Amino acid sequence: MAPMGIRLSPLGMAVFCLLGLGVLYHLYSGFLAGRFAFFMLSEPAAGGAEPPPRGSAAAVDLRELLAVSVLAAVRGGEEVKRVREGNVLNEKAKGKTREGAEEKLTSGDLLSNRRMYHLLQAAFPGVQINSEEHVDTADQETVSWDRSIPEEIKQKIQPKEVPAESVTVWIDPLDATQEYTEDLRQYVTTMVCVAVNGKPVIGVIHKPFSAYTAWAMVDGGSNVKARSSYNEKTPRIIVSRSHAGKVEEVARQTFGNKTVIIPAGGAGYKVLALLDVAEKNQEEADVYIHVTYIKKWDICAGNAVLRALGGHMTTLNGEEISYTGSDGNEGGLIASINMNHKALIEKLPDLEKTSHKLD
Ligand SMILES: Nc1ncnc2c1ncn2[C@@H]1O[C@H](COP(=O)(O)O)[C@@H](OP(=O)(O)O)[C@H]1O
Ligand SMILES: [Mg+2]
Repeated sequence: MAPMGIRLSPLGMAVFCLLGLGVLYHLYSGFLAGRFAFFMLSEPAAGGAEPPPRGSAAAVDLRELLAVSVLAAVRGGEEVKRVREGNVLNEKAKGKTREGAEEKLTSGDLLSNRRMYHLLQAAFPGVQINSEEHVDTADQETVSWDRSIPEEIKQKIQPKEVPAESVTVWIDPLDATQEYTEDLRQYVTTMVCVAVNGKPVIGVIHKPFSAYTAWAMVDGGSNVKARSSYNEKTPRIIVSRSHAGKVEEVARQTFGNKTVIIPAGGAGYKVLALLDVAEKNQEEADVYIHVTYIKKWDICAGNAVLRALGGHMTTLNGEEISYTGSDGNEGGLIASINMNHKALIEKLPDLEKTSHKLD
C-alpha cells in the first residue's frame, strides 16, 4: 500500500519507469548530438588552436576581435590626427634605441594608446594586450563597444572561436613617431594585431590622415590584396629612413648596386608598399628589409596582413617571428609577397658573419 491510499500497479510502475528513461535518453542524446555537430562543423582554429566549447566564458570570437581592432585603429587615429592638427605634440624623448637614435614620445602616441587600449580591454577583458606606450592602471577611462560588426566584415569573415588564453593583442598607437614629429603625415599609421598561439592572425593598418584602413585575417578574408606583379630580379627595396643601420649595404650586396632603395618611415607604411593600395601618397616596393632591432607591435600587424594574403615576413635568417613573450625581435626582418621568399633569404649575405656589423 502506497502512502495516502494510492495503489500503484506493477504495470503502471513499469510504464512510468519507461517514460522516465525515454525523457532522459531524449535529453542526453540531444546534448551529445549538439556537441558532435559543433565538433564536425568547426574547422581547426587559426593558428592551430582547438576551438573551445561554444559559448564558453574563455572563448573569444576572432571575427569580433577583428571588428573591434578596426574600430580601435580608427579611434586611435582620430587622436593622432587631432593632436597633429592642433600642433601641440608635447614632444619629448623617451629614451634611446640600442643604436643611439632618440626615441620620441608625443601626446599623439599617448592619447591614441589610451583610446585603443581601453576599447580593446573593455571589449575583451580576458585577453593579453601588449601596447607600445605605458597604460596607467589607475586611469578609470571606460569605453564600451556596442559589439556591432561592419557589414563588409560580416560578409567576408565567418565567426571563429579560440581560447582567450591563446590570444595576444599587440597595439601600436602611432607608428612612425619620428616622421610624425617632422610632419611627414603620409608615413603615420595606427596598428592592431591579434596573434593566436604566437602566430599573427589578424592585422589592421590604418592611415589616420587619409582615413585608409587595411585589414586581413589568416584563413578568413581581407579588404586588401597583393599587386598583380613584382620585380623579383631587381626588386625595389623599401627600408627605414630613421633606423636604417646598414640596410642599404645589405640590399646592395644582395641585389646589386643598381637596385632601387626607397627610404621610408613606419613599418606599417612599408608593408602597405608591398600591396595593392590605391592611395595617392603611398609608394610601391617589392621587398621590405629591416636590419636593426625592432619591437613586435611595430611588425605584427604587417606580418598578419602579409600572411593572410599569402606573403611572408620572417627574420633575415628565414625564421618565423613568434608574437608572444618578449616584445623585441632581434633577427631583423625581410618581407615579400608573391615572390620566392626562401630564394630571397638565400641571396642575403651570411648574416652570422655580418650581423655584428648590421647595427
Ligand atoms: N632599432 C630600433 N629600436 C627600436 N625601435 C625601432 C628600431 N628600428 C625601428 N624601430 C621602430 O619601428 C618602427 C618603424 O621604424 P622605421 O620607421 O624606422 O622603419 C618605429 O616605431 P614607432 O614609430 O612606433 O616608435 C620605430 O621606432
Ligand atoms: Mg609607435
